[in-house]
Amino acid sequence: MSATALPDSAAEALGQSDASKRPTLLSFAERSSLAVRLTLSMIAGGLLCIALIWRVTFPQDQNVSELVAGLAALLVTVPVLTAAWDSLRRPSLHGMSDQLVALALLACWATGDLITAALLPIVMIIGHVLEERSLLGSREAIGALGRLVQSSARRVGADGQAEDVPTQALRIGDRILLHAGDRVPVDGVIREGAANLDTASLTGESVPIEVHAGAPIMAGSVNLDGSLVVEVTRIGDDTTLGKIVALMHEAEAAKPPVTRLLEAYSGHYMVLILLVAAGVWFATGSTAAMLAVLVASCPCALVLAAPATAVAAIAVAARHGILIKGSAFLEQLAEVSSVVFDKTGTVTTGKLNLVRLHAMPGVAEGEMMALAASLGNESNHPVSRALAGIVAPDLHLPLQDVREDRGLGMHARLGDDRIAMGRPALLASFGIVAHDMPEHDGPMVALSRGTRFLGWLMLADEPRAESFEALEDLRKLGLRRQILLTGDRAQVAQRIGRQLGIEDICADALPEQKMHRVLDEVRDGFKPMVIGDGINDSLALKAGAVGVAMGAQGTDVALASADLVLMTSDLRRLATCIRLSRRCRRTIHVNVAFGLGWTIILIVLAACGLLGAEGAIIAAVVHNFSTLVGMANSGRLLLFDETGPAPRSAGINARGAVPTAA
Ligand SMILES: Nc1ncnc2c1ncn2[C@@H]1O[C@H](COP(=O)(O)OP(=O)(O)OP(=O)(O)O)[C@@H](O)[C@H]1O
Ligand SMILES: [Zn+2]
Repeated sequence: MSATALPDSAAEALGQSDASKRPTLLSFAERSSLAVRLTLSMIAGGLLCIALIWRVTFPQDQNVSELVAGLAALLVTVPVLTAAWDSLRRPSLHGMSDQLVALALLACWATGDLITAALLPIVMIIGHVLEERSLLGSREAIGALGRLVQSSARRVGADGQAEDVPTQALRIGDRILLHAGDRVPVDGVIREGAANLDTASLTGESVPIEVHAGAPIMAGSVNLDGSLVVEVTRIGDDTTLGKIVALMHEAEAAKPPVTRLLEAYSGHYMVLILLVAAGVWFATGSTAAMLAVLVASCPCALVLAAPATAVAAIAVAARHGILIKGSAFLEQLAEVSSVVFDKTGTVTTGKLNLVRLHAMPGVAEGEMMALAASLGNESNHPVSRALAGIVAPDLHLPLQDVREDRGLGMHARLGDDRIAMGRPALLASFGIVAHDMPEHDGPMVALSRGTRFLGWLMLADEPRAESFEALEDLRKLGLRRQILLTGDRAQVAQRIGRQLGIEDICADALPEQKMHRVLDEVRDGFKPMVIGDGINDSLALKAGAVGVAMGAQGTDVALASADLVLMTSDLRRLATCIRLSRRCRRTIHVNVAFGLGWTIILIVLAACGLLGAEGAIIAAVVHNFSTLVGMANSGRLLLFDETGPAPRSAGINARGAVPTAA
C-alpha cells in the first residue's frame, strides 16, 4: 500500500519544498519497487503461459518449458528476495509477508518446482497492487484537500491594475481580486465587496456564508457570486488550509494502537510460523503443505485492518470539517465517558455586546468606554473583542506595557496611570476594591484607572441556537455526564446550565482551575472530552482524554493545543465525531477478528495438507481475497455522511450553524 502524497503543484503553491520527505505509510522507494514488481510479474506471467502451453502441446519436450518457466520464476524471484532482504534490515509489519513469500520461494527453487516459484510471487504481487488500489479511495479524500490550493491569483498592483501571478508570489499585505467562481488562494480579510462563500470543502458546512468588507476569508473556499478585493493576511503553510494539510499528513503517518500491538509481537509470530512450517514438513514430508503454511501465514489482512480503517475515518472526518490529529485520538474518542464544555464561545455564541454601564459617581461614561475599548482592542478574549468596538478606532487611547493576565483581564499604562479591566480579583491585585457590584446575569468586568475604581461594564451572552439539541444528542449517545467550566460568575453559569440541561457547573475558575477540574475527572476514572475555543482553556484542552477546539478558523492556540479541531462552531459535530469513532472502532474489531480467524483457518487447512498439491497457490489466492474483503469493509466507512441538513426540532434557527467570524 502506498500514500498518495500531496500533488506537487499544491505542495509548491503551499511552499512545501520537502513534500516528498513527509512521513507516509510507504516510502517513495517502496512505492516504485511495487511498480517494478508489477511490471516484472506481468512479463513473468506471459512467459509462464508460454511454458504451460508448450508443456501441453509438446509433452515429450519438457526442457524448453522448464527453461521458460525458470526464466519467469527468476524474473519475479529476484525482486521478492530483495524486498525481503530490505525488510529484514528495516523491519516493518508488512515486510513480514515479503519474508514469508521469499522463504516459500526458496523452498520452491530447492525442490525444483519452477511453475510454483513463478506463479506464487505473481499472485502475491497482484494482490498487493489491488490492496493499494482499494486504499486509494481513502487517500483520494485526503489528497482532495491538497487540491483546494489555488495555483494562481489576481494581484492588484499599485496602479490599480490586476495581473495574474503564481500564488507563491503573494506576500502579506498584498491585495487580490476575486471574481465569482474563484477559489480563494490564501487567507485574508475582505476590503471591498460582498459575496456568498462556499466553505463546504473545508468545514463540511453546506449552507453558504455571507461575507462583507471586514470579514475574514479562508484559502480553499469558493466565491460563489460578487467581486471581492481581499487583503492577504496569511500565505503558504500558515494558512488554515496549509495547516490542515500538514495535520492530515501527520495523522496518516500515525499508527493505531492495534498496529503497534501487532508490531510488538511480530518477532514471536515469525518464529511460531517457522516452527509450524518445519513441524508440518517433518510430520508429513510434504513440501506442498509446508509451502502452503508459509504463504497462508502472511498477516496482510491483520496488518491493514487498522490503518486502512483509520485513513478512511480521517478522510470522512475531514469532509465533515473535523480534523483529527492522529488516529490514536479516534480510538480515544470512541471511549469518551464524560463531556466538559467551556462556556463562552463554546456553548454560547461568544459574540457579546455591551448592554449596560454602571459608572461610579463623578466618572464620565465616555471615559470608561474609551478606556475599555482601548484595552479590549489588545486581546482576543470575547469580552475584550466586544468592548473594542464600543468606540470608533480613532478614539482609542495610546497604551503602553499592555498585559493580559490569563483568565483575569487586561492592564496597561496610560501616561502615569495604570489602567485595569477584568475580574474584581485583577483590580484587587493592584490594591483596588471593586465595590457596588450590580445585579446582572451576564459577563461583567470592572474598570480602574490609577488608584480609582471607575465602574462596571455589563455584557450579554446567549447559548448557541443548536446547543441544546447538540447536548441532547450527546446524552442520547450515553454521554450523560456533562460539566460546564467557566471563568464567569456562578450566577451566569447556572442560568446557561439550566437552559442547556447541564447540572454540574464549575464557575469562577482560572485557567489552572479549569485544568484541575478536568484532571479530577480523569482521576475519578472518567475519560473526559473537553471542548473549548482555545481562549483561557488550552490547559484544560490538553488535560482531557480528547481536547476539541471549536470554530478554529485559523486560531493558532486552538490548532496547537487540541487533539481534534472543528472547523465550524456547530456543536452537533461533536455527536458526529463520537458516532464516527465508534463506527471506526467496530470496523477495526470486525476486520481484526475476520483477518485473524481467516488466517488461522487457512493455516490449519494448509498444515493438514487439505489445500492439495497446489496448496501454496491456493493459499495465496485465498489470502489476497481475505485482505480485499477487509479493505472493502474499511471502505464502507467512506459512505458515512452527516453533512446533510440534520433533522431539526421546531424553533431552532437554521442559520445557527454558520461559523462565527473570528
Ligand atoms: N482579556 C480580557 N478582557 C476582559 N476581561 C477579561 C479578559 N480575560 C478575562 N476577563 C475576565 O475574566 C473572566 C473570566 O475569563 P475566562 O476567559 O476565564 O472565562 P469566560 O470569559 O467566562 O470564558 P469561558 O466560559 O470560556 O471560560 C471574564 O468573564 C472577564 O470578566
Ligand atoms: Zn498480502
